[in-house]
Amino acid sequence: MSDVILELSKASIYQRENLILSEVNVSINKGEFVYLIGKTGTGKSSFMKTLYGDIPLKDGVGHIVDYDLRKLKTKEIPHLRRKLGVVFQDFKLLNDRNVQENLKFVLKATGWKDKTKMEHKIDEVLQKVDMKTKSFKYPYQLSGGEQQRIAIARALLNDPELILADEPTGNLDPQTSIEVMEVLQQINKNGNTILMATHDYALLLKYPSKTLKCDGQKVFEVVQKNTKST
Ligand SMILES: Nc1ncnc2c1ncn2[C@@H]1O[C@H](COP(=O)(O)OP(=O)(O)OP(=O)(O)O)[C@@H](O)[C@H]1O
Repeated sequence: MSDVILELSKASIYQRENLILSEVNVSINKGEFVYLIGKTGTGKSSFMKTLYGDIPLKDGVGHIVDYDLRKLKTKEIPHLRRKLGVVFQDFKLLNDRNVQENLKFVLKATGWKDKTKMEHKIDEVLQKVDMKTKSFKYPYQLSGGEQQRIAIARALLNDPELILADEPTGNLDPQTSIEVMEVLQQINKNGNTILMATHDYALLLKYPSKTLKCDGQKVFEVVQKNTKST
């Protein structure tokens, strides 16, 4: 099989009956780190939602981690999401349980049963985001950056083939954004493929990578002119 993890061809993306993006041709290969940028309201979130099955793909061709988005059935969506790690701007951690229990909750919901294996996996993902010492903290006892690192750890639990991060630094201050970005960069270096929607241009300049832009109902690749300044 090829190394293509995501491929959209002549795809149209709608919010209900409203056309948001058309003639979308995008391809992402295993191991890439890809930004999705664009002004507010240009369709970044709609694009992401189409990829994780929240919005159906009605026009064009779309394949993501072995799933055909045109043929995706409602009952297949949880299976698709197990192959994707989704990270949101607002973390979406459960406040009534600690970090360990947040992660265990996801493992159990995705079919894990063996207690030792679950503990081992939780240790492994917390190690990856450098949060092993905080596993007994409740989300409200953590800073925004720490909560986002836990959300990234949660996204890694089922060894996703693609991580979709929708404005993961949107609620964070510039310094904390860089810390979270360092974690994402590290994960990418270790082999994870990442698509990250952002409008934080400072991050793009500091960590240049392939960049797709939503503008005028289209998605196109932009070439970054700036080189790394530090
Ligand atoms: N649930 C919805 N129903 C109908 N239209 C929607 C819905 N959600 C978003 N839209 C519209 O779709 C368009 C694209 O929105 P989207 O949230 O994808 O943009 P975005 O680039 O992610 O913006 P932001 O950076 O502000 O998150 C906007 O015009 C928005 O008003």
